[in-house]
Amino acid sequence: MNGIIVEAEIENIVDTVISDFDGDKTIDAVNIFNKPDKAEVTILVENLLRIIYPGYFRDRTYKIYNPNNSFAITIEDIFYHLNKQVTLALDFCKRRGTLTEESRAEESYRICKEFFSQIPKVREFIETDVLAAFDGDPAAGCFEEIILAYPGLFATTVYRIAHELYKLQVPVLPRLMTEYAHSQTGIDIHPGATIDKFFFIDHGTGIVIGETAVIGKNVKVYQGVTIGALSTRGGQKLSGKKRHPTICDNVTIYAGASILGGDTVIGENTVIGGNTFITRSIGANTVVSMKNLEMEYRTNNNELKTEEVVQSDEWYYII
Ligand SMILES: CC(=O)OC[C@H](N)C(=O)O
Repeated sequence: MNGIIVEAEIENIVDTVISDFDGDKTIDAVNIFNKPDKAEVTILVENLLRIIYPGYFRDRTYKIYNPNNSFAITIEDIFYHLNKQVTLALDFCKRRGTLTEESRAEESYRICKEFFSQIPKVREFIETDVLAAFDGDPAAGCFEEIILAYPGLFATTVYRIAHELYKLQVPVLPRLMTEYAHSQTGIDIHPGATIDKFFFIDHGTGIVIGETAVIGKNVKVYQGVTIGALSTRGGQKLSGKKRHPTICDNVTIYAGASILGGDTVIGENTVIGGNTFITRSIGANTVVSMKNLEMEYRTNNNELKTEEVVQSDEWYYII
């Protein structure tokens, strides 16, 4: 044996693997061409960046003497591929059983036209996100640095694009988009979240913002923040219910804070300190830190206590 496959055995090996592809399992799809294509969606996102930030992300078709022609080519290309992917997504997703008599192709075309009509609004929001980053971060030397380099702005931009498709009830594609951004940045913003203008993520990494989160204007979030659900044991029964917090205008959330629960509201102008664990509403104009936050917790003797959280050698967890 020299490490090379024995010809006579390869047939058996292939048969063993392929005979298991019986189509009964959820993970068996076999036909690659009847569902959205993850790689195509990644290309779509990169091309969409070129029209969201014209002149910032060059592609091979861009010609400085005729930029409008370059943009026209890019837009047509995006429309063609988006239309294809939306059609596949409508066809494929079992949860969307409520299409009208309109064919899926017509529905997809309508969705794509509607999506493109929202691009100026998306750009209006993203313009405010860039300003918020510049105002919020003295380390930012110029707007160009933010647009080209900041992972928070990249993830927010992809979220804002995906959110439009989510609102148009396109299955799967919005998640493929935001999960592409997640894979690039470690920032996981669900396309269903509602985020108002002037949103800024500084030092973005390890951030989670859940599907039903609502975030007001001028909110600033640092690394490691979770705006999440309290309990997901209910699984699909909780689908469509508000599971994630509401963050009002002008809130700052420092590194490592976890804010959880669909009824949790953080009032306007409030500051949430680092490494806090918040499962109830906090009023407006409040500063919450590990020094002054009252929490319920169980000791390792299973005793329920409610007291200020201070540094302690005793381990605890919040119920
Ligand atoms: C962000 C978060 O806590 O998500 C938990 C779960 N994926 C849900 O959406 O409920």
